[in-house]
Amino acid sequence: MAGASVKVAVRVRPFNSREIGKDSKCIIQMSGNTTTILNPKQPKENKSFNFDYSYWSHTTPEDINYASQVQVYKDIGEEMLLHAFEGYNVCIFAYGQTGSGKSYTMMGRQEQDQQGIIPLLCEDLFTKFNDSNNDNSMSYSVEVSYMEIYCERVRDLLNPKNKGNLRVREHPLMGPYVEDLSKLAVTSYNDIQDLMDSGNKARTVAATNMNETSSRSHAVFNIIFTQKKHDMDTENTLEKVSKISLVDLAGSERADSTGAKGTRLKEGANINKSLTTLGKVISALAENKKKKKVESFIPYRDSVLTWLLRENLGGNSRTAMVAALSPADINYDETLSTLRYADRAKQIRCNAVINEDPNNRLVRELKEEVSRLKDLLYAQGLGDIIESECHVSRGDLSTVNHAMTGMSPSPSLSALSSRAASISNLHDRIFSPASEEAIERLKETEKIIAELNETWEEKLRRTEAIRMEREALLAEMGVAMREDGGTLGVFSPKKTPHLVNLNEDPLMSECLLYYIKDVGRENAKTRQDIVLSGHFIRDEHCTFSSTIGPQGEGKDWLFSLINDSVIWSQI
Ligand SMILES: Nc1ncnc2c1ncn2[C@@H]1O[C@H](COP(=O)(O)OP(=O)(O)OP(=O)(O)O)[C@@H](O)[C@H]1O
Repeated sequence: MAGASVKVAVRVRPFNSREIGKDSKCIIQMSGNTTTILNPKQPKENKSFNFDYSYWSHTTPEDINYASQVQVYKDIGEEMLLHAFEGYNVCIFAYGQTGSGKSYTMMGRQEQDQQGIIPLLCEDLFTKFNDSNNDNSMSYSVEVSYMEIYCERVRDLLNPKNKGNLRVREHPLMGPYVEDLSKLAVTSYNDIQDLMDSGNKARTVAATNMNETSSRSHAVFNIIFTQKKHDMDTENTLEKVSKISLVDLAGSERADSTGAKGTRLKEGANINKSLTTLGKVISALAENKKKKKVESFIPYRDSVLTWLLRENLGGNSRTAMVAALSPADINYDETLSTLRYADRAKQIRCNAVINEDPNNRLVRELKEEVSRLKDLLYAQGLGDIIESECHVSRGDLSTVNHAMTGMSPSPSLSALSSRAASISNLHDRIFSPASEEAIERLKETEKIIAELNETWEEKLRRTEAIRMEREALLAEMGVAMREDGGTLGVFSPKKTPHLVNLNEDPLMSECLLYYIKDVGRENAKTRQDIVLSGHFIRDEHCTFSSTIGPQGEGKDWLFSLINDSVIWSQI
C-alpha cells in the first residue's frame, strides 16, 4: 500500500434558496469522473478536471445520476474504514467555500436518513465489531476526540472543563499533538453519536459567543481505534492501532471576497493561515512528486492545522479529500479555485504503514527517553529533584527548592536566609535552559506514559465523569433536551425559546434556536441576556412553531446580534 495517492472527490450541491431567488445558472457539468466548469462570462472557456470521483448531487434522488450520502460514504468512507481495519491511519477532509456542502458531506443531517460520512463510518465501525463478535481472539476499543481550530487556537469540543485554548506540542517520539485534549472511551455507536452532538453544539455555542458562524473554524474529529488479536497457541497479543481523522475545514473563500474588514479581516487572515498553509503544503508535495531529486521544503509547521495533520498529508496515512462545489454562476471564481486546489491534491502521495504494536513500542521508547533524561539531570547534580519532585508543575519553585534543600516547610529565620541563598544558587542551576528543558521534557514524557498506561476501566470512568460535567453545564444553562418527531430542538421549561437565522442572509436555511434568560424579551438587550440552545436546518421538515414566542405572545421573533446588542424583529 506504500506510496498511494490521495483520493480526491468533488461534489456539487443543489442550488440554495438564495441562488434560486437570483435565478442562478448551473456552471458545473459532470460526466463519469470528469468535472467541467463553465465560465459564465466567456462561454467557450470551459475547464475540465479528472478526479477519482465526481459526485453529481445538484438534482434530486429521482435523477439516476444523483449521488446520495450513502453512495459518497460507500466509495470513500467504506474504503477508508477498511484501511483502518488493516491498521493504517486514515484521514478524510472536506474543502470548499462556505455553504458549498462540506458539513453536509461530513456530518449531514440527522433527519431523513441524510447522515454524512462521519456518522455512517462510526455506525459501520460498530456494526463490523458486532459482526466479528463470535471471534473470541479479537477485541476492539475505540476512543474519540473532537477539536476545533479557530484563529490558530485549539479548543476541546468534548470536555467543558477544558475551557481555554489547548497547547500544541511536539514530542520527539510522538510528533505533534494537542496536550490535554480529551480522548473519550466509547463502547457503542450511541456513545459516539452523543459525543458528536455535544461537540457540534459546543462548536455552535462558541461560534455564537464570538459572533461568528462555525464555518470560520476547522473541526477535527478523531477516532482512535485499537484491535487486539490474541493468539491462543503462542499466548501472544498482536495490537493494531489506527487513527481516523475526519476534518471539516473552514470556508475557503479568500479574505477579500468576504468583504471582511478590521478584526474580521485579521481573524480571516489567521483562519486562512491554516488554509493558506494547507494550500502551500499541498502545492509543495505536488511539486515534490514531479521533481526527481531535490525535494522542496514542506511548511507543515507554519500553521496549527498542517502541523497536526502532518502525517495525513504525505506521511503515514491513507487520505481522501472531498471538495465541495457550489453550482451557481455567481461563485465561479471560488469554485474554479476549489477545483484547482483539488487537482493539486491528486498529486500527493502518502506512505502509509500498518501500525502494529505501536503502543508497546512507544511506551518502551518513552521509558528509554525518561531514563536518558534522568541520567542527564543526575549528571547535572539534580538527582534528588527527580526522585521526589518530577511531577511538580513547572515554576513551583518552593516545592522544587524544598526538595533540593531537604528543609522542613517551616524553617527558622536564620535557616530561611541560608535557604534563600541556596535557593538562588539552586535556582540558577535547576533552571539553566538545558536542565529546565530536560525537566519539562521529563514531565511531558511521564504524562504521556501515564496516559498510555491508563486502563480501559479508568478511561471509561474518566469519560463518564466528563459526560456528567457536560450535562451539568447544559442544565446550568437551563437547557432540557427532547427529540421532537425527529427534529432536534432544545427547549427550556423555564425560559422562552426563540428562533434565529444563523446567516446574515435571511434566505439561508440554517437556524439557531435561542431563548432569553429570565429578564424577559423587552429587557434582553445584550448578548448576556440570551442563551443559545440549538442549531438546525430550516426546511419543509422543520417549521417554526407558533407556540414559540416571547411571554406567550404566540408569535415568532427573530433577533440579530449587532455589536453585542440584541435587535428584535417579529416574523
Ligand atoms: N448534496 C447536498 N444535498 C442537499 N443539500 C445540500 C447538499 N450539500 C449541501 N446542502 C445544503 O446546503 C447548505 C450548506 O451546506 P453546508 O452547511 O454543508 O455547507 P458548508 O460548506 O459546510 O458551509 P460552512 O463552511 O458554512 O460550514 C445546507 O443547508 C445543506 O443542507
